Amino acid sequence: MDEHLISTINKLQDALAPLGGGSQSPIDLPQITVVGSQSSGKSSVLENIVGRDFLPRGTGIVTRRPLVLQLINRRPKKSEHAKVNQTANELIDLNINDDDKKKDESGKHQNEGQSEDNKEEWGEFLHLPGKKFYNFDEIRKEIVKETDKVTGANSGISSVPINLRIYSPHVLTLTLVDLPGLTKVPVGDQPPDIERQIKDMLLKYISKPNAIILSVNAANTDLANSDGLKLAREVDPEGTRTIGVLTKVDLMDQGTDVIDILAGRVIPLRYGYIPVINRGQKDIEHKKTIREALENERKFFENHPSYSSKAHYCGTPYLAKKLNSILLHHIRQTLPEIKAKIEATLKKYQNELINLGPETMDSASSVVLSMITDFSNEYAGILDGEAKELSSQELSGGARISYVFHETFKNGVDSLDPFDQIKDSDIRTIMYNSSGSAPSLFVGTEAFEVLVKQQIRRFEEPSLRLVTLVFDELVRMLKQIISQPKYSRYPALREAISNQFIQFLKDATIPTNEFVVDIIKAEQTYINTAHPDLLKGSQAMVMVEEKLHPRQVAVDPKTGKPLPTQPSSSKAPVMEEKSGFFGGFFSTKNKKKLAALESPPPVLKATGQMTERETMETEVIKLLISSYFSIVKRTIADIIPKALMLKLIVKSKTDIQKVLLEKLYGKQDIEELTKENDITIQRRKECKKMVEILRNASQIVSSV
Ligand SMILES: Nc1nc2c(ncn2[C@@H]2O[C@H](COP(=O)(O)OP(=O)(O)OP(=O)(O)O)[C@@H](O)[C@H]2O)c(=O)[nH]1
Repeated sequence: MDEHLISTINKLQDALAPLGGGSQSPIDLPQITVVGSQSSGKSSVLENIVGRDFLPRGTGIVTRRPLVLQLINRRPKKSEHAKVNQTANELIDLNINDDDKKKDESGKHQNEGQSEDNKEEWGEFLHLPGKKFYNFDEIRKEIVKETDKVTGANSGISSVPINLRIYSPHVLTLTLVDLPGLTKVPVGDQPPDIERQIKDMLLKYISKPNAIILSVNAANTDLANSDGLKLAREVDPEGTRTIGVLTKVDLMDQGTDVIDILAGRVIPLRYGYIPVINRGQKDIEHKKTIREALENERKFFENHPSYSSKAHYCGTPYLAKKLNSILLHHIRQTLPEIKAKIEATLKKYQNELINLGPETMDSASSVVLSMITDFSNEYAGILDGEAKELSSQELSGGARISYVFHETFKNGVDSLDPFDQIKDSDIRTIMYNSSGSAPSLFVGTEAFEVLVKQQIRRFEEPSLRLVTLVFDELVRMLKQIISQPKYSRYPALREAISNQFIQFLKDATIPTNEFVVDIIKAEQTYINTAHPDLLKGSQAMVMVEEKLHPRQVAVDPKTGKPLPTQPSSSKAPVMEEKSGFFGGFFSTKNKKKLAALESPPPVLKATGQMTERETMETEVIKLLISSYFSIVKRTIADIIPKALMLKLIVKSKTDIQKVLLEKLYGKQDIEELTKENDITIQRRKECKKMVEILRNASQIVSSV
């Protein structure tokens, strides 16, 4: 059962390996990651655990890609040689039962230099499926080759792992990830930021909550300065998933030991520390076998005064056993979570796949038809305020247009003030001018009309601007619609719809503008002085009179009562002369007597101090202009949006589908239009792969 758990994780590891290893994989599998400074003895520890020499050795950074090392305990079949059988079981015993490890093993184990005949252990690389490596030197060469393949031979590093599986009766089923050693100084043509690069890679692996950190530290250096431990504490400050290994205990100064560290008095870790002894440089040069080394290690701890009492908590076999049990425990704890994660991730990719649409494409014309139909419906929906994803954050579609009409445009129209252009002197000039050569009794009316017409023209600018604003809003809706992922599947078609839509709007804008201009022209052409809301001339005059000569309430000195008001003297002639609406204010207009007939100056203006009558006339005209102007404002604010609805908005809503079909459906280039987006094709491939991998993973975990 236990072995089965680890093998499940191993299978998952392989199944998920195409996802690019530890860091990118969406599923965080429990694994033991090995960190430590350069030359702290990581490779030695791993080789001792495996019981074989198979890791590249050399100077500088040897481990330059993560090595996912899956150790699989494989009991030899009964048919295999009896002697092999015996040896195999012995080493397992050595690993599993500390008590039995003192058995005499001399001459029985012949791992090193093993010939191809001895088929009880072999390695397999995930990148070379089916190929069994019986010769461990070949494994080493393959690791070097595969490392160089990805990183180049120039000592660069890469976080893409190499997956190696070792089947052996001499190992406990266990998965370890060997990571590059922490280094300080770049050598050779290593990038100058190699320290940071390595650190980043290690962090990617060890920061995952399911990573168990195997922190390798040389016992003959100060633990407090251990880079590996420092890094581990960055991601696991409580030390709950870090296990310490102390190497080179044999190299410690006479009289010193690691007892304080083991007792948790230096830097405590929940899983504690395990001291080990690997082969030194000399041992390797003298081709000391691992077997011999393990034997030496055992003897060292058993005979050392500091360790003899706890010798069975020391050394490589104990380390392997402990790692095995930590891993098992961890897997048992995390498996339900992993299962859930796999299912959730699988679902996510399955959904994305559905959204990308099926691979087998419908006929080109049905793709075009359905996209045009969708587009037209969505466009109408947005205009009508039925957009599915109604946002509470901002106005959209029809609501925005409504805002442009009733806020932007209305305010623009309201802000027009005729009197920022009309000066009193201009009114007077126009009054003179509009009387023409023959002074008229009714000049007032004409001056009013001339001025109002001039001012009405000013509505053209904001009205045409409104057309542009609405055009922009409609284009904005277009963008909103076609930015949905489903439109990106056929980029050419999307582009064509977008272009045709914009062209359609541009075409529609021309008659819209004409219509708008005509409306303003109509306003200009006929000034409706009979408009019921327009101030009456008489009312205007009374108001002006009031303004110019506020009534004074006279008091009878005898009675103390207010006297009946008398019409002021200046008002009299106006009232008298007034007959019609504007009744001849100008009948007594001052005419300059020109004694000598000089040519008039090129520019003639009505000059001089205005007479009281002129002032009054000017004020009356201003009042009337103001009154009429506000009528026009109301009309324009009301009618121009209606014109736009008719000519542009509703028209686009009703016509767009027909136009798009005419332009795009059943044309020769329809095949071109419905070419699928490369990104969609690519993404679909990725999603399919993910779904396949995760389905596989899901099947693997479902058996547990
Ligand atoms: N005496 C002694 N030497 C050791 C021990 N562990 C490792 N060494 C030696 O220390 C050196 C470095 O050991 P490695 O196992 O290569 O260290 P590493 O951490 O894998 O090194 P890099 O992969 O380069 O980071 C080698 O020469 C080993 O022989 C030990 O416990 N005792």
